[in-house]
Amino acid sequence: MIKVNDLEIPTLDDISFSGNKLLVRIDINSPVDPKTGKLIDDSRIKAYNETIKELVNKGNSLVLISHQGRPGDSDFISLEEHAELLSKYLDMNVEFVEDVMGPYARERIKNMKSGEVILLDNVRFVSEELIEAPPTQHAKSYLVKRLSPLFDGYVNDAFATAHRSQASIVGFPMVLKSTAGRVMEKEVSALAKIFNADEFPKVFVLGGGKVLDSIRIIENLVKRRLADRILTGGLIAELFAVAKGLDLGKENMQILEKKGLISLIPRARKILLSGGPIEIPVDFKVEKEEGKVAEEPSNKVTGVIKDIGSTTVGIYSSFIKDAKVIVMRGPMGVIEDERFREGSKKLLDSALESQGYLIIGGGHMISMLGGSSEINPSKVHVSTGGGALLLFLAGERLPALEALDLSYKEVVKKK
Ligand SMILES: Nc1ncnc2c1ncn2[C@@H]1O[C@H](COP(=O)(O)OP(=O)(O)OP(=O)(O)O)[C@@H](O)[C@H]1O
Ligand SMILES: O=C(O)[C@H](O)COP(=O)(O)O
Repeated sequence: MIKVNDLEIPTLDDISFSGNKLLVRIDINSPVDPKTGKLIDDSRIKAYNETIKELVNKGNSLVLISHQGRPGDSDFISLEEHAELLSKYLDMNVEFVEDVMGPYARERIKNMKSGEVILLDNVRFVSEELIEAPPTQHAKSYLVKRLSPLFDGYVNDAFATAHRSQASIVGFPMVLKSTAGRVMEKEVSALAKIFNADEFPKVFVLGGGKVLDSIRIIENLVKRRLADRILTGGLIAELFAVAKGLDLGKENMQILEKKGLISLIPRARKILLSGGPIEIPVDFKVEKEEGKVAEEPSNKVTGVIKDIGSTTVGIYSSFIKDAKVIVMRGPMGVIEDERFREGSKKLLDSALESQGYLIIGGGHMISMLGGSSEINPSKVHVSTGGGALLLFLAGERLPALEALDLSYKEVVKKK
């Protein structure tokens, strides 16, 4: 059993599935090249080998289910390429089923033979999946009602989606015998051990584009006084810069507005006023007319912000080098463009060189590790999680873990 605070979560050692048909929730949501629509990192796809092989070796047949991106975004794509990569890394056939809960998927699941593995299409193609609701409500969703009668059990290995109260995460545990998979088990146990409250300074390097999530994370970190410094990059840095009163120019303000981030300025301001240890870049790397790249001080920005500037890299690196624990999630800039990778790359190098323990998460930052074999596992934890990782470290209760705990009490023990 995994014990987190008052929760008790069964693992594959507590509920042994063999010869069963299982629904396995994984998170293979990966960064996508917006130009080609192809995946640019496969670390999350490789992560589930142990869980899948263990379950297949016990004669189970597996239906893998995952999301990819969010509707409206360029990474909201089908899982066909993911299935090819799963087949390659598992060295077994993972059949892609271009359906989630329709008659074709249900018929294929009914006819599965022992040891077979299939991957359903992007679960967020089903609109219900996008609703954040309690487990009891999701247990009544069409997704759960249509799929659950076809299975003997449910395994949740999607640590990276553990912070979402969505149907494929919290609905199935209410009606099926459920456990955590090996990835979930390892992440939760390792992180609970690594993140020692007595070790400081703790430096968080937070960038990327999921600003609403990051604000929530930062509020938690500040409230619980868990971070000695929070070094901001990406769109989060822009939001805090504006909240501090810096004029980032018309174009950057339009970008923030288009992304619906202006309404978050008061929350960012409140964090700053409450004494949150937020560091804001002193300079940015920007793109100007005709694709010209320049560095500009934060109080004199004229171009479109695409990365942190070199003075900021120097300052942030010195904080990182002195840290005992470094947590990194989300890139400092638009790393899909080679010209704007430098900020993230240099901070990552400083973290790897530092004496501190590095916890790194989020698809984009992990892709910067490039599958490096030189990573010392006693000094670095590469998490499959992004937002889930940060919220777990910030002490928030994760719906996926709560649902597995509840399932054990209500579905397993009462039977
Ligand atoms: N200044 C910026 N302006 C616009 N986009 C930015 C900027 N800086 C970073 N980004 C974008 O942020 C995206 C990555 O952010 P995201 O929050 O998804 O991080 P992540 O590490 O992939 O986390 P997760 O795996 O949890 O989704 C990249 O596509 C990158 O181009
Ligand atoms: O990348 C992540 O953080 C997870 O896959 C969850 O994705 P989401 O933020 O779109 O819910």
